Amino acid sequence: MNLKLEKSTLQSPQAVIKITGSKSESNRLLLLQALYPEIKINNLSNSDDTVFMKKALSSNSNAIDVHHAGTAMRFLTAYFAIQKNRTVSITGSQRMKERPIKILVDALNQLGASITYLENDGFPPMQIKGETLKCNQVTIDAGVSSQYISALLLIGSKLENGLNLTLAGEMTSIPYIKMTLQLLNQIGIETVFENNEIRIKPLKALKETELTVESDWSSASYFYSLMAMSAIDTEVTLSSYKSTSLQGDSVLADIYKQFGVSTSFHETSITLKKIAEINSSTEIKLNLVNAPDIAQTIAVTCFGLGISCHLTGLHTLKIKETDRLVALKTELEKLGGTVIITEDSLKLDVSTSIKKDVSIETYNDHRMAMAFAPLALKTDIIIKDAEVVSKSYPTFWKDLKTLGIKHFE
Ligand SMILES: O=C(O)C1=C[C@@H](OP(=O)(O)O)[C@@H](O)[C@H](O)C1
Ligand SMILES: C=C(OP(=O)(O)O)C(=O)O
Repeated sequence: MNLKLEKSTLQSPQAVIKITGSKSESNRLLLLQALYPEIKINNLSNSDDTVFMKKALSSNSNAIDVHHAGTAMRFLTAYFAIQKNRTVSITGSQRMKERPIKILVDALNQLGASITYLENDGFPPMQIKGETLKCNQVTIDAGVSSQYISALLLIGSKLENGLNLTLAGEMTSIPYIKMTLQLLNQIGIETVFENNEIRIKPLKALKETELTVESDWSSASYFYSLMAMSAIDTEVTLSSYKSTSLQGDSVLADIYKQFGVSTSFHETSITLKKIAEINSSTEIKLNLVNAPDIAQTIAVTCFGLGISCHLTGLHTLKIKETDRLVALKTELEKLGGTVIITEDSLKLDVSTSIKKDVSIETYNDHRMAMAFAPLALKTDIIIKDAEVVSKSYPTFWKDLKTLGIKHFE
């Protein structure tokens, strides 16, 4: 489905936009719930990634398919590694078969797991024969994806002697590791994170525990972008959010101050409001090593506002749903932007106009579709394969309509 978005002006809606639960928190809690059935979860994400995670955990099949869901692939690899008396094969979409997993598989096998590759070494699909992991100490490269580390941490308390993890090299996406540790703590698992060492204490069972997933901050980023490109006093309220988030992408509230967008925190919601115009000579400089998922949003916001930006810390973007650096450069340049990318950075020049009626390719990447959508405040634009948004935010297009963005197929 290709969607044509008509140049629109945002209306400040009376209704609160309710955004689905964080897919990162949801997929961690689902895995923990499979290990500790005493856990009850509220406000679970309705994203495809969470649906596939849930389906995989409740299935008795020996063939698991997680489609595009990176967290599901990584977390389930660790989960099935400790399911004794069960052997499964795990696969995903064509792109998932290109997303590396060797660092995690090596670490698990060193702990005593039995995981082999079914096609290409270092990549899904794999066959996983469940084992009792006898070792409890392993060193892992922390610079490629924090999901490998979270996967190990999530099963750590179920190993006989817990888990001692040494993180080697420069760490990436640290807030996601901290999110995992905080969720473990919330259900009563003891953890220590000191320098580059993480220790997880073993725990057999828990007391009944109920947890509520906060709504997804990465999804909120598209509303920040919309506000940044709107007239002064435009506002929108999103729920359910809190000021003390486990999600690193809540840094949006700080980052978007530079774009003249304020955030007020209420009991369970946030109001974003455009309060100041941005100076056209501003250059936005950000290192996003701790918040890679909002890089596309920020690059497109800058393009829409006609300001330059230099975003660094982006090396993980190349192994996500698509090579996001190449995708951003290609699509922004179709619209008239000038972009230079390296292996880990993106530089956007000031641009004075935006081309009309350009078709944006989304490359099976939900964030390409959602990041470019706010440009409908500036011009008519077509988003190809717009249904990709369901990976993290199935009601995205409906919610945009509520704000007055007109679109049709
Ligand atoms: O643990 C998580 O929930 C995630 C970690 C990040 O991945 P990397 O650690 O691979 O950067 C992020 O990009 C992804 O969307 C979700
Ligand atoms: C990178 C992402 O997801 P994953 O790695 O879990 O597929 C994302 O949602 O932006």
